[in-house]
Amino acid sequence: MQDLSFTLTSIDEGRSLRLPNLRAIVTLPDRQTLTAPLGLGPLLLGKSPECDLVVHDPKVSRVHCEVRLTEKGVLVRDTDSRNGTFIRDVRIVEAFVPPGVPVTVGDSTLVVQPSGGAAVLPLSARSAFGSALGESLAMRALFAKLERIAKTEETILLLGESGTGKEVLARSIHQESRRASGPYVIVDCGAVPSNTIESELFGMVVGAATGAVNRAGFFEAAHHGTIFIDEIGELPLEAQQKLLRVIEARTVRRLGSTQERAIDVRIVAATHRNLRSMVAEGKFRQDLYFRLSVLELQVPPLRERREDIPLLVERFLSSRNPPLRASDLPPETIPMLLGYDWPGNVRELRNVITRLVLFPELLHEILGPEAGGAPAARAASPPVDEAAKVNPEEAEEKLGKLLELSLPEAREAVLAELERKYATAKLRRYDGNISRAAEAMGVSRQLLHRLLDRHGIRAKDGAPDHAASKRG
Ligand SMILES: Nc1ncnc2c1ncn2[C@@H]1O[C@H](COP(=O)(O)OP(=O)(O)OP(=O)(O)O)[C@@H](O)[C@H]1O
Repeated sequence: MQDLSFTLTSIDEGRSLRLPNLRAIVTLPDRQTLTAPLGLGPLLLGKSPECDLVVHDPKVSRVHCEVRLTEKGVLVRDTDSRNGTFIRDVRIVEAFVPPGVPVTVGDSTLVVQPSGGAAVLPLSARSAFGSALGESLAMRALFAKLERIAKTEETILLLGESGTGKEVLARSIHQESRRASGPYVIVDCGAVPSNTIESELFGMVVGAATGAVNRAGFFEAAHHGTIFIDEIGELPLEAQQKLLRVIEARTVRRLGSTQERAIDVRIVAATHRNLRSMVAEGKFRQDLYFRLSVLELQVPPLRERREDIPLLVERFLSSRNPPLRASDLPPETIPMLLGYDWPGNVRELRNVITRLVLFPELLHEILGPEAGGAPAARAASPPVDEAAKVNPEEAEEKLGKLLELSLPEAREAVLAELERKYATAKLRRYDGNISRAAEAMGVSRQLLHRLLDRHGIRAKDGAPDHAASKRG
């Protein structure tokens, strides 16, 4: 019999979710302790300020491990830490950890303890909210919240990794709201240059006397409807201040004008960034964050809700022309999709399905161990005989300067080089068009922009980036 105080359980004939009260407690080398509640989302432990448990221990990696409550118990997963995660001297990749059993990270110890009682959360009876699909407990808990708040006028903040479906959810919130027949306007702060974002959002008046330019911004365009502010973490500080004023006063003033115009707009914002740590670093205004985070919803990454994969695959296949079924793909497809880690989330899944429909023979190339995504495959080391076949001299020659680096440094250097070459080649293939290249890469435009910045790559001069902002 499973210990209910340590699992996520669906009760009430699937209409509710029982969430036990659990605390993750870390004891640092100097005996100080850190505590964080373990809820529906995972807790990250590491040295980085982005972690939920920020552990100042030199032997702990920036993001060392992840603790997550599942239907089977509390799962601790090492996130490729340098010094490993151990339970009783056994190094683990991931393990279900019973209550009170210590997990060693560096010179610190983590335990998860029940603190009595449980919360009961409603679960949606549906496996879709608008056009967003999901039948996992995590998504049905999210849908249940959205069903309640979509009809209100509240501002909503959607958090989650790139490709998890924040935009689909924002659009669905609009469709399920009383504003459905009004406009739905999308502003992508990551794609609009920072020097024009304010005039794009609030409008502008230049040469008011001659009436040379007098243009409404996205807020006015969304009057009686919904504005979706995507990648809000990219909004410059000054624009953040003006946005806060708009949210509170419900009026906008076009740049260069003194006239206040009343607006009736529902705001949904989203970001893949950790706004809390951006606030701590002074990169995001605390007052704006507090105003937005009243209804803060976390969209879980696909790897935490693999149960949704078959449903999503059926949706992507059935919307093709002609419609297809999962049975039209090689039989090992679904098991392989379930084993993959999905760093690009649902967007990557959709792109992989498109490629598999065209080239089913590439299944193993796309999702196999070389793809680096399947945890099961990654954990399995090559048979000793095979490893021994490598000619050591040849290997040394190929490695060259990399051999002078530590393994983590060498790994990072190789990956950076791969990223650079891959992004350059993809951009070339799509004539420098960021939107199309990002789509083909299975990443967002913003991610591709950041990648290009990081490697100092320039998209081909003159090639338009069509999707800087859009009105939908
Ligand atoms: N729950 C879902 N059901 C159906 N399709 C989904 C779902 N989630 C994501 N998708 C599909 O995956 C793709 C990426 O989703 P979306 O653009 O909403 O992600 P995002 O979180 O907004 O990404 P980014 O942060 O990069 O903007 C879209 O094609 C979308 O239709």
